[in-house]
Amino acid sequence: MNFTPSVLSFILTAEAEVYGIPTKKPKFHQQVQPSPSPWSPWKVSENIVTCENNIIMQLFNRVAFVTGAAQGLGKAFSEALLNRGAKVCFTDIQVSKGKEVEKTYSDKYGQDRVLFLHCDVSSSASLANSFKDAVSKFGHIDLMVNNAGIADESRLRDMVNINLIGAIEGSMLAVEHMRKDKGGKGGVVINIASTAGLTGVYFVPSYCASKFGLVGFHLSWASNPYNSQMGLQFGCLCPAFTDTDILNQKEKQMLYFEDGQRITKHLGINRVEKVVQGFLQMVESENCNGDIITITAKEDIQYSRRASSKMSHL
Ligand SMILES: NC(=O)C1=CN([C@@H]2O[C@H](COP(=O)(O)OP(=O)(O)OC[C@H]3O[C@@H](n4cnc5c(N)ncnc54)[C@H](O)[C@@H]3O)[C@@H](O)[C@H]2O)C=CC1
Ligand SMILES: CC/C=C\C[C@H](O)[C@H](O)/C=C/C=C/C=C\C=C\C(=O)C/C=C\CCC(=O)O
Repeated sequence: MNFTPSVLSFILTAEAEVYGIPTKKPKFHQQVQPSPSPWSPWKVSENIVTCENNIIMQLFNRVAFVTGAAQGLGKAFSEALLNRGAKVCFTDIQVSKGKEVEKTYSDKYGQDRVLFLHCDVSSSASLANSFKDAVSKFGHIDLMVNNAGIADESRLRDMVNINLIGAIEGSMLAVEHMRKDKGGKGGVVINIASTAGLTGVYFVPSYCASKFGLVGFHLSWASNPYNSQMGLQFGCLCPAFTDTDILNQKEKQMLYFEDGQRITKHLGINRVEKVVQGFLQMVESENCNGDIITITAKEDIQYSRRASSKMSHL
């Protein structure tokens, strides 16, 4: 099947509107003033306030837990956080790769700021143990990034387990740990979904299902009227095709392989740096609760939706 650019654009826009997702929203503006939320109280020691703006201050000494981060987007998110002074526990099933990255990041940012742990997000025990180990090293977690994911239509159960259940369980561990009404310090949960979680993609339907599920989970938590008293915020990042290993698809991993290749080429491929920029806008935003940020090669970084509860008045 061949879509012209304008037909494809029409389909995607029409679908987005059916789902109530605004398709034209203002682009982000870089935040310039420090805000007390979500990272208050400020704990910025004077000797580190040497940055040109508030960005480093906001993430300085915040502790992040990132899944699927031995390579690709997770590795890049981890480095961006370290670069802004955060402490990062990054995790993956690829242990030797993870250990190598840990060495590089420890040399660059300091051993006390970096930790790599084996974590298979498809195992509840593995997730819970690594989260516990990260808390043991750093004291607490402020930012949970559920990033681990696969795109393989020949591994349906694994895909749902990793992309959806792994992210849900990761979020719930973070919620229980962070919620202020249970003695936590509050925090932010970012789920890495995809534009394939907002629009149907016929050559990766089950991947789409896992990401639609994740967007639904995000929207549900984001609309929780008790979030502010729990000190919780939920953001969701939805990149389109991005230049990482996940795009090196084998024929059996995708339906309509040739269509998939052609459409991917037609829509264009994001640079990892662009997705990291969207990620940072989200985690450094004054309030990211309910935000969905899409990042596409042609339309750059955009807000897609801010969730609101349609039930809070009931
Ligand atoms: N690159 C892209 O085109 C896009 C990627 N995404 C999402 O971004 C996230 C990161 O993917 P990329 O960096 O692009 O791909 P990638 O394949 O480079 O990285 C995925 C990482 O997840 C890890 N992983 C796989 N199964 C795991 C498990 N059971 N437990 C823990 N870690 C596991 C892999 O070892 C790998 O390090 C995924 O959730 C993906 O669905 C979303 C939209 C576009
Ligand atoms: C090759 C598939 C393998 C992996 C899937 C990826 O990891 C990724 O998560 C999948 C993304 C799917 C994206 C689907 C649709 C993307 C839509 C857009 O990028 C819309 C942007 C512009 C359209 C405008 C135009 O056509 O001119």
